[in-house]
Amino acid sequence: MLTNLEHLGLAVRDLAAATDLYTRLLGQPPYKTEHVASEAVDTVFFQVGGSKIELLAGTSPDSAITKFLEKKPEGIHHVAFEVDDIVAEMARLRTEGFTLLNEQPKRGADNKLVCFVHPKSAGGVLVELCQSIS
Ligand SMILES: CC[C@H](C(=O)O)C(=O)SCCNC(=O)CCNC(=O)[C@H](O)C(C)(C)COP(=O)(O)OP(=O)(O)OC[C@H]1O[C@@H](n2cnc3c(N)ncnc32)[C@H](O)[C@@H]1OP(=O)(O)O
Ligand SMILES: [Co+2]
Repeated sequence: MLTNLEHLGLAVRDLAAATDLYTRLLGQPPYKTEHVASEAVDTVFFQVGGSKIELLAGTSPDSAITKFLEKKPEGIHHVAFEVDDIVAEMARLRTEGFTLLNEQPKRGADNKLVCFVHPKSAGGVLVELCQSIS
């Protein structure tokens, strides 16, 4: 069961400039910055009601964000949904014919287990599932 729009992931080239822009736009500072080595990204999180904005900058040439920004402009990179049981949701999505980008959930940012659905199987949108690590 997908229970909430957990965050919108925005790919940015200059994390400091984007953090300043979103601090002014949202009228509040971020609640967290976090480096996710497994994804070679630096992230900055803002809480907006029940959802979040996640700013992402690549920290290496092989980062998914770096590669994304080689071909596409800054902006929306992915949409993330909160799930109660990520393993069950991954199995459900496989039976529904979606292409998952990882066999098992992996450690993401903001104390979550995550997986990704290939955008080519999700109407052109990169989808992330997130389950809180209690
Ligand atoms: C986990 C930490 C944090 C969190 O919240 O916890 C994150 O969110 S980390 C976010 C960064 N990590 C990822 O995105 C991991 C999953 N992504 C991938 O595995 C790749 O980026 C992938 C497979 C989506 C694309 O790989 P690659 O760029 O090497 O392939 P192509 O450039 O050939 O793209 C194939 C096809 O997909 C389209 N595409 C690529 N990225 C996106 C996107 N973000 N949204 C929509 N569409 C996307 C691309 O345009 C190609 O389409 P085509 O029609 O063939 O041109
Ligand atoms: Co994300």
